[in-house]
Amino acid sequence: MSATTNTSELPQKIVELRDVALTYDGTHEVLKHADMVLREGDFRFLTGPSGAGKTTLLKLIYMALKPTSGSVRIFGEEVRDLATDDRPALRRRLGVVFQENRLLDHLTAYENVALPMRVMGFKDQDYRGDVMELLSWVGLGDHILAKPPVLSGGQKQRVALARALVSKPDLILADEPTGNVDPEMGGKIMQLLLELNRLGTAVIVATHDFHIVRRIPMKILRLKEGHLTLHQPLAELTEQAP
Ligand SMILES: Nc1ncnc2c1ncn2[C@@H]1O[C@H](COP(=O)(O)OP(=O)(O)OP(=O)(O)O)[C@@H](O)[C@H]1O
Repeated sequence: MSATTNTSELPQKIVELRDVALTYDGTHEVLKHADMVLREGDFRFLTGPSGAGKTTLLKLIYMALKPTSGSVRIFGEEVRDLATDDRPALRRRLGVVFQENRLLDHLTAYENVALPMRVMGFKDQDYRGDVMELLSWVGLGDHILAKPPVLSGGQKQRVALARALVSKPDLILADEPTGNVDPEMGGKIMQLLLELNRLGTAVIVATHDFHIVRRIPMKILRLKEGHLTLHQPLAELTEQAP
């Protein structure tokens, strides 16, 4: 090993895609030659036209989909070489908010948010404060005992967001986290994600909401025609504009 190598000074790679292709049903090519690296502490917006493959990309990173070809490394592990039993441990380091938020209808909002902690073997007293704080942050402090069937779409989405954050994951994958909420709540959700990012969590936010992308100076991954490109923050560019 060379003594001059400086790779150890760079933050750890959390996600690395190399020449990734993903085709649905053998014909519908959604990703082609996609490359990206996400390191500890990075924050990226993921944008692109509807149907470009943003959700597909997030599901690939969550290991819910397999690439047709190419290399996907998560926390340094080549996903195709992992035994099925090894995936849950890696997934526990990921917090995900997908559009179809699978909350459990027979559990209260509190119990849904607490579930990942219970599954990991923690006791109520260990996580109670965090669950209450997150629910109140997302505006559901008065709904902790409500069950999903009586919550609106936006409220359910916020419960799902709180559930994704409660275990303090190393990487948050959020698919349109502000899609079903009013602008004020959307701003609060983004503040929460930025605060977690300041504390070291890497974040990818897929969004169509250009009000948010224009206001927050974070780099943008753009997905178009199967290719991923990295762009400078729109917020900074706007400030530099004459
Ligand atoms: N399970 C599936 N089987 C076959 N095709 C699929 C599947 N899931 C998604 N697709 C197709 O793949 C393409 C990419 O879908 P995806 O949901 O990833 O796009 P997106 O960029 O997230 O879209 P949007 O911005 O509208 O949410 C779309 O054409 C979609 O119809």
